[in-house]
Amino acid sequence: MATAPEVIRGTTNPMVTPILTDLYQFTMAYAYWKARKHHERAVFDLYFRKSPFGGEYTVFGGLEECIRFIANFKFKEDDISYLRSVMPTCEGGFFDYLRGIDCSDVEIYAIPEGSVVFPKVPLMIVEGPVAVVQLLETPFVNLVNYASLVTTNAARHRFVAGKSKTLLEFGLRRAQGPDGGISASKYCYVGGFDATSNVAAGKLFGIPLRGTHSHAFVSSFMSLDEIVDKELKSCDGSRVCNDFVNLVQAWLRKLQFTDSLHGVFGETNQSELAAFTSYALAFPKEFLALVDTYDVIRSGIPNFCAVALALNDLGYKASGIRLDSGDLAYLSIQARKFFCTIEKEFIVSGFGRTLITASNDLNEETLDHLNKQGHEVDSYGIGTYLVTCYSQAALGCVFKLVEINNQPRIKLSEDVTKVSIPCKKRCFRLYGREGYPLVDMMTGENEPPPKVGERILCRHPFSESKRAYVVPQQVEELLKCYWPGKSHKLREELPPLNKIRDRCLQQLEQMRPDHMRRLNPTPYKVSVSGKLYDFIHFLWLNEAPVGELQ
Ligand SMILES: Nc1ncnc2c1ncn2[C@@H]1O[C@H](COP(=O)(O)OP(=O)(O)OP(=O)(O)O)[C@@H](O)[C@H]1O
Ligand SMILES: O=P(O)(O)OC[C@H]1O[C@H](OP(=O)(O)OP(=O)(O)O)[C@H](O)[C@@H]1O
Ligand SMILES: O=C(O)c1cccnc1
Ligand SMILES: [Mg+2]
Repeated sequence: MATAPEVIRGTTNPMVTPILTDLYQFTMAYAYWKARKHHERAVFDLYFRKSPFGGEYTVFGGLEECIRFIANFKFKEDDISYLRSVMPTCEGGFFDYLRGIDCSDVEIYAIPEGSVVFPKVPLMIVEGPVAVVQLLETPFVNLVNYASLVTTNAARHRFVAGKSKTLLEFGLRRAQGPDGGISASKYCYVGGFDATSNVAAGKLFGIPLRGTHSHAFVSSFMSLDEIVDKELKSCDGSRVCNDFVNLVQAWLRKLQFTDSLHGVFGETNQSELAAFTSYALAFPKEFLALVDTYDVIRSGIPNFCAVALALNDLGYKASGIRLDSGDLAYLSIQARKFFCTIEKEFIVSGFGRTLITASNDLNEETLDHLNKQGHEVDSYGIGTYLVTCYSQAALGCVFKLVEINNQPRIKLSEDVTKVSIPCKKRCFRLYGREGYPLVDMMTGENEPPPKVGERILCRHPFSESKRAYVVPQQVEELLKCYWPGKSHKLREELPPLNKIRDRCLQQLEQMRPDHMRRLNPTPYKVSVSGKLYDFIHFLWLNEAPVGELQ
């Protein structure tokens, strides 16, 4: 809990201002104002209806940005002038009202960022003057939608890759614009990636940076003669090798005449060798080579090994290779065999474990296929499919009015999944005997909360026959106060990004495995209390006109 009031910084993206919203929020705000309704106290739920990517879970992202947004919510004078120009029929008093608005009278309750969340359960409850909260709809939904979608995508990639693999996010060039790129790097880290290639995201969020080199670097070299400064000090600084190029060439010849490698390769590409040697001279402590520019088996790997063994003579340990095309399962296995042979032949301890990074249009499916085939990849670099959320473009979060002036409101629809759950609610996660979450349950605000060891009826919100008794072994209240407004509640602190990431990984770990599997996962149950069920259906009948048959 926060003890002293602290200054909350603005949003990461300075483009997120009170006018980053849809026009209709302003027209509605005006109509509320005209009707003298703008101060009425409204409660909105922000939730989604279906988990993405054919899965049964979602990871909540974007909360911190929402809080940073409202903490600094204030119209600028030129925004007011612009609004005046696009809403010429509106009375001047409305713009004076807008000028005075901030979010000091808004309250926000939310599930902690990085939590595993489920359809229909509010991720955020936003309460405040109806006109103000209405203006928040679009930016909030915008800030949560992609953040949660891409966090979930990253979590799914982590799930398939397995805990032991290193996951690198390489998506900046393919992301949907600069904001997409920055957000992707931030939230992929939360979802379980280890590092990003995005330097700005590294600086902004403290995410570890990682990278290799590109084909351009390899193909920019023509021959070893280009290397002028051939000197390299040993790792401990005790010796100097005057001609590192010569040492590399000597190792390549040795490899060529090694019986156990006979027939694997002959002459390698010398321009590639020049590129690798130059890279090693620049980064002897973290030499990594992209080995697929010419021919992985006949050139890239032997060239890499010659440079790595020359570095080894000087006490350096090469990092590894990157494969960016071809059959990644096969090539990684061949590379591993080559490394293991070298470890044995030349007694270089640990050489067999040289890291193999794979990239090239990877996604959940390819990772799954690689696992099924067997492979030797240690680390994946993933870009396009990850950051663009190629298999599902949007999460579909919504922001619905559930109460005004203490009066519950409902939104009806022919499609039952689109009927909103009325009332200001409390939400609980009930845990079973094995320690897994069993069900999320919503109750009315003033109902007694579920208690550990006490049997409680959980009902599907819309399907009469779906109900179950639960005796929870643990009860967790999901929504906490992140913005108390004028209430005297304590404000929950905004944790640093690595804590949000820890929460995400810990929560995913805690889920029952059948909810997490990729094929036909078991739906997680989301329910309401008996009392809330009855009230939803009472209100439904009350609001739905009775048809007349003729
Ligand atoms: N063993 C494998 N099993 C399944 N999919 C794989 C395997 N190895 C690679 N892939 C995937 O197959 C696709 C190969 O794509 P493509 O044929 O366009 O690339 P490439 O010809 O190998 O390389 P590039 O065209 O980039 O030089 C990539 O999406 C890659 O992730
Ligand atoms: O494949 P992704 O998952 O998007 O990962 C990032 C890709 O970006 C880089 O090359 P780029 O795609 O720019 O060129 P390439 O297609 O010729 O490899 C890198 O070599 C990867 O292939
Ligand atoms: O560092 C890399 O290897 C990298 C970075 C971005 C895109 N592709 C590869
Ligand atoms: Mg590519």
